[in-house]
Amino acid sequence: MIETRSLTKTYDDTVALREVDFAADDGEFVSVVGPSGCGKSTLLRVLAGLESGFDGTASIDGTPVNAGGSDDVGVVFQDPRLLPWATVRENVRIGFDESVTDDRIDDLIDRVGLDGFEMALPEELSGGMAQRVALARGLAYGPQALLLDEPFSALDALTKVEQQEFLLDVRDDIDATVVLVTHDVEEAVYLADRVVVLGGQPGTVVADVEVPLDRPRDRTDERLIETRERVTDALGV
Ligand SMILES: Nc1ncnc2c1ncn2[C@@H]1O[C@H](COP(=O)(O)OP(=O)(O)OP(=O)(O)O)[C@@H](O)[C@H]1O
Repeated sequence: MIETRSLTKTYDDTVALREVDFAADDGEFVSVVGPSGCGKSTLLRVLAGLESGFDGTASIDGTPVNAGGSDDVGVVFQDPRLLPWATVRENVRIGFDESVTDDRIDDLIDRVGLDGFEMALPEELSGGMAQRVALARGLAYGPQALLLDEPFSALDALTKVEQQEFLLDVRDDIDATVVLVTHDVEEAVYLADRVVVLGGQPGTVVADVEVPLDRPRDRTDERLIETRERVTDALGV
């Protein structure tokens, strides 16, 4: 469903990704981990249609990714990127045409657990709540694909766990294909069906590790711990 073939992305003199073959099946949850600078965000930006000019192919549901992004793809970054002077409802509405009704926007706000906060300003929200507004924006139009770039890394440990559970709930509802870029191996393994390890500079795929557990999962399950070890071995740490 989401696929790159021989994807090579160069910025001026820097080759960020070299010959990357990546795939996530329909409805699959894939985490991408790798050392800093190996091209994780670049991969996500290409898939989100935010990068023009790359070699190889990138497609979502068989359609080549076009620069400028697609309504079918939701993207959430580490920084929620909310407009400080705009309400939660206005922040979720950003980027969508006026035909989208307040009811539809409020439904999304409700879905991310922020019912009653439609008129709140970002300064009145906790970090986790602000990130959920960003997620609601990412979910507008019911995306087939949700691309998440370190969405929880700025949150404290407890909020992070809450948001991870929350993401799994939302994903159950919408059945989207999810690609999550993260530095956190525990998070990568706990959430995903499969973990792709990028390495090197320029980045290439160095390992592809299945997570052999159904959900709900127990964070202390031996098999999760073994899978984490396989991922950290591939990372060389
Ligand atoms: N807009 C840009 N212009 C020039 N070089 C860039 C640009 N974006 C990324 N790079 C370079 O491409 C390489 C990959 O960067 P990228 O941000 O994708 O890595 P990353 O794995 O996401 O890193 P991190 O984990 O630190 O966020 C790095 O060497 C980076 O300096």
